[in-house]
Amino acid sequence: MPADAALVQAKWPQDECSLVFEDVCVRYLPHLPRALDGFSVSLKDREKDGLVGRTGSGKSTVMGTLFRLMELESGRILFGGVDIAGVGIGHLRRQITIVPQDPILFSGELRKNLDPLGVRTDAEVWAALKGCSLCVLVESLEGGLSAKVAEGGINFSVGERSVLCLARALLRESRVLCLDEATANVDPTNDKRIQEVLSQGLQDCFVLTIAHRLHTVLTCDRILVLERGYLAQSGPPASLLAQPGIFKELANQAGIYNVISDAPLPMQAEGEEVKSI
Ligand SMILES: Nc1ncnc2c1ncn2[C@@H]1O[C@H](COP(=O)(O)OP(=O)(O)OP(=O)(O)O)[C@@H](O)[C@H]1O
Repeated sequence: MPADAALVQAKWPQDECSLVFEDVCVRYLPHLPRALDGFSVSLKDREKDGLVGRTGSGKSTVMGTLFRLMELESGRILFGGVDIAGVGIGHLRRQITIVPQDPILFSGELRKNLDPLGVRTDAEVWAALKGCSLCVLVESLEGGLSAKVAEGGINFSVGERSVLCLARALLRESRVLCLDEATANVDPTNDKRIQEVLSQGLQDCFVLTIAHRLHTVLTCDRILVLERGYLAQSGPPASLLAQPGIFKELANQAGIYNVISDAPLPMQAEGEEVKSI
């Protein structure tokens, strides 16, 4: 088992690294069927992937295993060549940021939410906010960066909380960002901010997006389609759309028939109902 000190010394994870799920099996309780059943995939450095699949197919469990929220029944996850089962939880989680569907901010100052360890300069914090198109919002708050965040962050909308968590990810320089896309309540302005950060602001990390609306992952490098806990399909969005399979079915249900790379992505318009998959 690698000692964390040795990993720090080896500068794990290195600049160029891969993320490999090797035949991962997970069972929440002994009498339940496996939530992941031989899930295998190898991601290249900084790959941006969309995780799609029907409800219960195992998408959230994949993210949970990466964060070591549950034990594997069998299999391995190798990050930068190291089995994450042997990495200290704190050390591992410093490399990974998860933005859940309903992200929570903690009460206190906004700045502390963005930079909990207080290791960044104000200029760096503002740069991250700029990267997320949040400067105007934060400037408009009483106290600016020192603005008060209420318990759970309820004085910010779900969309604003998601984008603030993305700004936190930029400041942490996480190597892996897992985003569980909110299915509802994200207004068009914040939806656009999220899509812009995902496509432009996170060049240096792996991004795994659980997509509940397919249009948000049409620009990903690769789509990973889960079915009953295993990888049923994987490939660039356009090629998956061009072949029969689960992704094409889900896309057609969502009214998507092809990927036109030079056309703007269909964004959610004010008041428009979003087709969820
Ligand atoms: N805490 C839990 N205890 C028991 N079973 C669970 C638990 N969480 C998930 N499961 C089961 O594991 C399987 C995979 O669930 P998971 O939440 O990973 O799927 P998902 O693709 O993320 O679904 P959704 O799109 O509905 O969020 C499902 O059969 C689900 O019922």
